[in-house]
Amino acid sequence: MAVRVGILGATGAVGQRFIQLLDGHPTFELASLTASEDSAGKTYADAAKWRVNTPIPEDVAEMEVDPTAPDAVPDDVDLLFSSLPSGVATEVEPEFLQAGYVVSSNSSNDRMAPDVPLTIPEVNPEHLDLIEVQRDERGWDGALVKNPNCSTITMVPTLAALDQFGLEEVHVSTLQAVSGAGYSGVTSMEIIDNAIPHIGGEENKMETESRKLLGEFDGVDVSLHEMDVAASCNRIPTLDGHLENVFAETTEEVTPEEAKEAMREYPGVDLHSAPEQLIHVFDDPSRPQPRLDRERGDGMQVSAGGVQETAAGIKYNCLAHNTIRGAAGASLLNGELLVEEGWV
Ligand SMILES: NC(=O)C1=CN([C@@H]2O[C@H](COP(=O)(O)OP(=O)(O)OC[C@H]3O[C@@H](n4cnc5c(N)ncnc54)[C@H](OP(=O)(O)O)[C@@H]3O)[C@@H](O)[C@H]2O)C=CC1
Ligand SMILES: N[C@@H](CC(=O)OP(=O)(O)O)C(=O)O
Repeated sequence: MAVRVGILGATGAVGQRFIQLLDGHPTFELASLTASEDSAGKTYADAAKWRVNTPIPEDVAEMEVDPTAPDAVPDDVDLLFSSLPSGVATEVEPEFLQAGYVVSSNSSNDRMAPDVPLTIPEVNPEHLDLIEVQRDERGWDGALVKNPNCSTITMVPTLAALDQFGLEEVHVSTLQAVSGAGYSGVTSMEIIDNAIPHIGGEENKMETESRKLLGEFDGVDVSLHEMDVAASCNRIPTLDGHLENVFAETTEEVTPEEAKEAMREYPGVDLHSAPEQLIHVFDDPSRPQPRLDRERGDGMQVSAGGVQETAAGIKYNCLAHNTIRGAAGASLLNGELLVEEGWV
């Protein structure tokens, strides 16, 4: 049976990816689009400055954009995807939850809240059961599930694969695409012929969200993973695809071959938007590269390469598409998991 879904913040960069990924989806039927008061009342085609590399689906182009408020969304919508600016999401997501909606959100507010599942279906699907705790504590019928920050979700699947060797300390340096900052985020004068060694708040997100994702859930609380994570985040002039250099110290000795095998064998999940193999590992030390590898697995696969031994563990590079696996695709996959596990 079709699940009727809506998108909060449907006209933005991530909202457009949601529309692209939902087109032809076997389970989800798009029933509601919301944005700011400036867009409300317009057709989607008039409201959105469409910049995704496939045309707006015809039926979506003619849909009317609603204001972002629970009474503007049809009651028979079962699941909402949220891609609102986090300041706006902080205000309005609780109103939707109070009204009984299940929200799979991409916005950064509440990711570290103790009663909010921060989930990657292949890594920590069991954390979804935090919804019970959330409902008890907040007294609402809805449910809020978050996907991680785009740089965090690029690195964490590889760390999940290496955790069997005892992760102690992780250092990561990122080379992040401009789409991560949104269409107007960095100007061409700032970024062409340049690299910017600061992305506000990003380092802290990588250092904390990764520990929650790999943390243990005992049915009530998630205890953060004990590893220390130090991140350095940089913006470079690529369009899409975050590339990261990871240095992982482990308690057990691990050879590059063992690390590659652990990543290659890391299990996927049987959900529509999930890639068959979660992590593709290159033997070629010059890969992964953003332009060549970001579309692997329809933008949902993580790539790794350059795996080498260090004095204390392993170093490697990893890459993922920041607006697909790192944003809309991640929320969509969480939505599929919510349906699969009976929360919707
Ligand atoms: N870009 C990326 O790679 C990633 C982004 N994210 C996160 O996803 C979220 C969305 O990002 P992005 O799509 O780039 O942002 P955009 O600025 O492109 O889009 C924001 C969306 O929110 C709507 N909106 C803005 N203000 C309001 C308001 N006051 N009330 C209701 N709706 C409002 C906009 O509507 P309107 O068009 O009418 O203004 C638009 O639909 C952010 O939280 C961001 O941090 C996460 C990971 C990656
Ligand atoms: N900060 C990320 C994108 C982003 O919006 O992240 P978050 O979902 O944590 O707000 C980037 O610049 O590439």
